[in-house]
Amino acid sequence: MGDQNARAVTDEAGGASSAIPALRWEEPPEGPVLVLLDQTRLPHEEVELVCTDVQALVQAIRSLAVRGAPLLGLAGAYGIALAAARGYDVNEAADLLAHARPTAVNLGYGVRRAVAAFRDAPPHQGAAVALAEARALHAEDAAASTAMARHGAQLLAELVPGGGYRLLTHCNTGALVSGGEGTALGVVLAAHRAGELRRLWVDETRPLLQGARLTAYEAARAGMPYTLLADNAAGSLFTAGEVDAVLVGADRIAADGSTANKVGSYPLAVLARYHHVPFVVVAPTTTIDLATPNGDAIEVEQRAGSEVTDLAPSPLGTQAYNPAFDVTPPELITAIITENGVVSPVTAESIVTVCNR
Ligand SMILES: CSC[C@H]1O[C@H](OP(=O)(O)O)[C@H](O)[C@@H]1O
Repeated sequence: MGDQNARAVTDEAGGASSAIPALRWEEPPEGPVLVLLDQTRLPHEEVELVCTDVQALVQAIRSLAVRGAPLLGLAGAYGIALAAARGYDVNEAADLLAHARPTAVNLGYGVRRAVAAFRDAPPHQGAAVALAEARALHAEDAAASTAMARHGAQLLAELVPGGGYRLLTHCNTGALVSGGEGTALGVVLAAHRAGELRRLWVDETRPLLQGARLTAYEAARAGMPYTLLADNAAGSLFTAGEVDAVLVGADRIAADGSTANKVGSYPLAVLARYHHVPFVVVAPTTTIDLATPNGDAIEVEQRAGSEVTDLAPSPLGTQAYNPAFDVTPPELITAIITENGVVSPVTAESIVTVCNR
């Protein structure tokens, strides 16, 4: 098993820290490490995992200690830098990392970016160049978050005239999934800062409860007016006219605009369409995969049934169906907000255009 050391996160005074990066590179005397905020321990424990090898990082990815498409891209790139710096086989590291989880295209993209940099580096500079590429991707993702928040502010003003937004979100798409302030939750945060967020409805997001644990954690820290709800309660909010727009993230956007996101996103898109509510995806272009033609071609991660059966006291031997994602067809998506601008309507042509801006 990989070498992971866990340590509590405290500031100098020993209190809970303020801004905690989801992932950071450190170079202690004993050698470089990748430090991850263990998202399986949030919200009640702020614990960091110190990864000294790729096996530890792969274990963290598979357990969702580190998660979320853009952040997985950063983890993949830094993982290659870690392998190179510690003298591990980079090709083996690339294979392990790229296959740690199948749906988020960003993971493989980050790995490939760092591997290409490593291979093209001058002799004996591969590790340094791979790290520089990981850091460049990190900065690009942070900039993308800022740009998506800006584009999102403009789109919300058009979609919900008069402000006072009541927004519903699913899973977790804030700073915990990003090199910056996130994707969909980054747009919500910008609305909150502008005094335009009347209510954030937070789907609990079973079975791993990314909404109840992580989005609530981020919303509380930001002082947002948020309310948690059981996933099954979303329909009654639409019926009551309490939702002005739905904002979600993405793990892979196919060439035709079909979007894989946390399971439960597709039913929200159907509800939104039925109730004439905008359904908006927020994702950097690193989540767009032009090599995947449509939603049927997206590999949806199937996770252990125990994540479902352990949640409720199911009878021993109960089998569970536990897809981590589902796919929303482009015709149910009002708009996709990227760092390059807003895609609407969502078509193969508009997808290519936004990638080439
Ligand atoms: C915008 S990335 C966040 C994205 O990733 C989540 O999946 P997971 O928690 O399994 O990594 C979910 O699909 C979010 O929308």
